[in-house]
Amino acid sequence: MAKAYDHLFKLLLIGDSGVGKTCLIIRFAEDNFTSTYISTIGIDFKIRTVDIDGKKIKLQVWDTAGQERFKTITTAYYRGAVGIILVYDITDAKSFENIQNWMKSIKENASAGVERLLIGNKCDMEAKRKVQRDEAEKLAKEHGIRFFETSAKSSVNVEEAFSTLARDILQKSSRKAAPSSNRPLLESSPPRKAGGKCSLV
Ligand SMILES: Nc1nc2c(ncn2[C@@H]2O[C@H](COP(=O)(O)OP(=O)(O)OP(=O)(O)O)[C@@H](O)[C@H]2O)c(=O)[nH]1
Repeated sequence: MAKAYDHLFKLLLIGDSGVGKTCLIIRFAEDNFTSTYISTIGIDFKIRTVDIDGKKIKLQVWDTAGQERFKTITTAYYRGAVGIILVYDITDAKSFENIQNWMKSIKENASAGVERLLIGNKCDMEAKRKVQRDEAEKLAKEHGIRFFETSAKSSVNVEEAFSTLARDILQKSSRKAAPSSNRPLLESSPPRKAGGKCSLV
């Protein structure tokens, strides 16, 4: 029987409580949104298979609880992840400041060479914006990672963010599989600019 997918990638979303990690995953996996806030307890995951460059990629997307009290449980899940999405809320400056701590947490707990991506969520709330786009672009550049502003609510850039991460992981793994290529195996992503603009509701 033909395999239902070519690759299985385990992805993880991390970031402060309430930034919209669960909503981003629900938007990506089920194309749905709810404004009712139910804080994640511990950890959960959803699956979606996407087609990237002719390959079927099964994405197992793990949703971690942002609350400090679940930290011991959630950091245990970092290791097997090939991609980690760091999420802040553009209307919450503290959640952006904390990205530095989440970066540190990746360094301490994740596998070396894990692909990272930064998301500024809730970009539908422009009137309440506290984090400027260029600040976040600068941070992403410093870390050599991609950056997207998204809205799980209005479905802006969610698909793009997940598929870009999956594509980067796929390209990295095919470079690994073909060591004869001139590229280094574990090169970190060069600083890159974000995808499309966040539109307003
Ligand atoms: N306006 C707007 N609200 C959003 C968006 N994404 C999430 N929310 C709201 O923000 C609140 C928190 O969303 P969650 O997805 O539960 O946040 P979380 O990061 O998973 O939180 P924890 O599970 O506690 O870590 C909910 O009330 C959502 O409806 C968005 O893109 N725009």
